[in-house]
Amino acid sequence: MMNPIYINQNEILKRYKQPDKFTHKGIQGHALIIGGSYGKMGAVCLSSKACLKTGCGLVTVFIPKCGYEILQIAIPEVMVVTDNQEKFISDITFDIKPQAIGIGPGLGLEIETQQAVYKLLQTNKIPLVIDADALNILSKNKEWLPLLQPKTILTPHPKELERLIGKWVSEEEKMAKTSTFSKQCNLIIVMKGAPTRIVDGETIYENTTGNAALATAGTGDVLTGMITSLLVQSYEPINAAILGVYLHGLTADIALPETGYQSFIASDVISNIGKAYLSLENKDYNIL
Ligand SMILES: NC(=O)C1=CN([C@@H]2O[C@H](COP(=O)(O)OP(=O)(O)OC[C@H]3O[C@@H](n4cnc5c(N)ncnc54)[C@H](O)[C@@H]3O)[C@@H](O)[C@H]2O)[C@@H](O)CC1
Ligand SMILES: Nc1ncnc2c1ncn2[C@@H]1O[C@H](COP(=O)(O)OP(=O)(O)O)[C@@H](O)[C@H]1O
Ligand SMILES: [Mg+2]
Repeated sequence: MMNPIYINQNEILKRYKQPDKFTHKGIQGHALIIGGSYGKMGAVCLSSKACLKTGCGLVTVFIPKCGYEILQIAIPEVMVVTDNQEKFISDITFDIKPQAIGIGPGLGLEIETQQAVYKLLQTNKIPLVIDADALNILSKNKEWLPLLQPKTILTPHPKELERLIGKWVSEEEKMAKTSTFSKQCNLIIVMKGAPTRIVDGETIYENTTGNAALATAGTGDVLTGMITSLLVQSYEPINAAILGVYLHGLTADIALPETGYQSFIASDVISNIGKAYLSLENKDYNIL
């Protein structure tokens, strides 16, 4: 394995951009989060809230009809567009102009949903984060991989990665296979785990924040929203992935003394994004 570049505060401060004093919600960007199915609307709630809390100006979600009231009540700041189907997504159409899309949390694997993803990939030209069931749909349809724009960000956990690239017998083989996959398809792979590694062809970045408190439902859905938010704020895909993963881990390091490992939940990631940002703004405020 090539020596990784460690993502620490130094590396982050090279990439982090403070918001302009005169910015407004139009400039901060508009994100679209696509996902949800009956019983998994929470994944979209978490992802879209995290997206807003990471600093973009506007967030719209595209969800099946059954999620309409859930989303509107859970997060009044988020706008909602619904599919024609009640329980799953069947046709992704919208008339907004987002600067980036995050797709997958809670999406499900219905055949009609798979076709809707195919149609989106055929036409989409804007930066994209692909997670969860959208990754699983790609794994079932690997011939669709060439449709992805260069530097599309994939955020698999180990099982999702295995579905995508096949099994490995060692850590070395896992890294080598992922690097080859990333290079061949020109994709950025966020290999979630402990630690999370980001693979961009032969370059490997290793995150230094985060802890086992993150081993709880929905923290990956939150990460998808955070990275999508950074993309709409004009970060290059690799920097959006790096900064997103770093801030995400930092929330758990900040919260740990109060929550302990066991009681930390995905919503705690969201409520600590502010403190994670503040630790970048003030170099003397060092929580670690
Ligand atoms: N509140 C909600 O609505 C939630 C919805 N979720 C959604 O549920 C759907 C299914 O996602 P899941 O990831 O649960 O299911 P998957 O079937 O994709 O993955 C679960 C499998 O992966 C393995 N795995 C996960 N992390 C691993 C690791 N670090 N090392 C080794 N093995 C690992 C597990 O042991 C399990 O076998 C997705 O659409 C997801 O977005 C989940 O994110 C949980 C919360
Ligand atoms: N032991 C751990 N140490 C550090 N980070 C972890 C640990 N376990 C899980 N995580 C992080 O939590 C997140 C889990 O994502 P994922 O498995 O997609 O969850 P979900 O699908 O429930 O949202 C990833 O960012 C992963 O890196
Ligand atoms: Mg996940």
